[in-house]
Amino acid sequence: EYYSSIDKMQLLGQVEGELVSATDDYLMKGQKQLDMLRSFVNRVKTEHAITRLQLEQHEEYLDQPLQAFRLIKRLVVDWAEVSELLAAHQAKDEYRTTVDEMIKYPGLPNQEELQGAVKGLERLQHVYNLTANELVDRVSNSIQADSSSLWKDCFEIGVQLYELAKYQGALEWLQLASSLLEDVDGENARRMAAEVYEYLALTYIALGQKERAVEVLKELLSWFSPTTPHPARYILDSLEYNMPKSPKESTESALFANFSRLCQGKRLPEPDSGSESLRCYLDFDRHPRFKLSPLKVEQVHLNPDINMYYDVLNDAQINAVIEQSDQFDSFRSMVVGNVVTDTRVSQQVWQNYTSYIIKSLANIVGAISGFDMQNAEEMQIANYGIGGQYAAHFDYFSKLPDRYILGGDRISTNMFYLSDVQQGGYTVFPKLNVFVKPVKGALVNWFNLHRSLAQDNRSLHAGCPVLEGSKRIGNIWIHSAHQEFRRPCSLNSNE
Ligand SMILES: O=C(O)CCC(=O)C(=O)O
Ligand SMILES: [Fe+2]
Repeated sequence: EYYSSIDKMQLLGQVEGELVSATDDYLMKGQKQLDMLRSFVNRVKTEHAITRLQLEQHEEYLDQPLQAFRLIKRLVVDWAEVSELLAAHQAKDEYRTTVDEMIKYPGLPNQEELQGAVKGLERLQHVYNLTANELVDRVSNSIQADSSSLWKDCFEIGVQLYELAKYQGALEWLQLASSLLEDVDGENARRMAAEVYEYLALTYIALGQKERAVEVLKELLSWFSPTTPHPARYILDSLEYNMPKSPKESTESALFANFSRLCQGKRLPEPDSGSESLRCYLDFDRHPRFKLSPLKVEQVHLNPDINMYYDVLNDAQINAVIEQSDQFDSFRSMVVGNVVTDTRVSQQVWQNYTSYIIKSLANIVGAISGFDMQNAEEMQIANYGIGGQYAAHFDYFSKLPDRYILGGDRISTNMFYLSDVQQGGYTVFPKLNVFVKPVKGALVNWFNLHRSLAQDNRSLHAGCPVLEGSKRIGNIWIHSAHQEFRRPCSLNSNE
């Protein structure tokens, strides 16, 4: 699967590059073959014409031994060359092999992937409140997009959203496609506009807007002569009988509103302003390793504590982690009962502590968190793709798996940001009105459990969709067993 990870997308980029160069190569060889044929046939044509002319003028022409020879020679030698030329399908075979290989490994994306990518775009629009136009502007201003093909991409997105029954979104993209198409000339533009209009009409119908649908269909049909059979005519006729009812507007939860706002880096003002006492400070004393190079701490939230630590990893360490984890095949996140859902759109690998680099990261987490690392899970390294996200969730278990009966639940999450993210990709805590912007080399940590080890539902958090860039994180979850002296109970069971 490609779309859920930027790393996999790079592989796809290479595939496209190779297909392009194989096609170029094939075209060049093919062209050479055609050129040879062309010059051969031109030569034969002249000779043949001369022969015929001579024959008409004096029949004994072919009596001349040389002329007779030339005709025979052409038929024996030259035409044989042609048929040899045609038989030499070598270029074509090579081309076919290359294409076949590309299709077999790593494999081309399928319809499902296309839908996954489109859903990612839709998610971005939804969370960041972007119109189709704004998304195109924001994401493609760095790429010199060619408007003569941009309309087609917008159209394709509209069609996919229509197929996914996301009609409001489909409408926006189809309208954008149709307005972009106005700037395209050429004989095909009309035909293409008709396709866009047909989908536009179907979308209006699905949205229960009959008048608009009729308008669009009539406009479309006005481009053709009344006798031309066109599916639009059929749609128009059938509209009388089966106009679906307007779909119900879905109302969005307050939690989603919080999530979306925080993803955009906006906090609600806090009346009792607990955030005033938040500090940034240099910590020399937390662990001997910080004596000479203090830990840069930013308190993000107090009670429950969320802290961000900057410059914990340098680029060399991050590269080493990525190199180490690249040796393993990443896979799409399985969330609920091994079913792939849109809850988590990313790919990840697990890394144990046998390698030097991963072990040293665990040591850092131990030094910063003060927790015993015996019961830490292996490190999970994740990469998010187009619109990649992790919807709001808890890191603690709804039902503790048997393998953690002794180790306990996930008391603390320790997350390294292994990349910056150009736009989006914040980590947000909707119940605490908190957002954290990814900063390469930083570590953020928080508690998922109360001191009493009861699950703390204020720890609800999410990874916002990535708008631009590639987001990488590394997670180490620490479990609750043997931490009683490191984070003791208090007298208040809610603390
Ligand atoms: O990507 C993020 O910012 C959050 C990831 C997360 O919550 C997780 O992996 O459990
Ligand atoms: Fe999480």
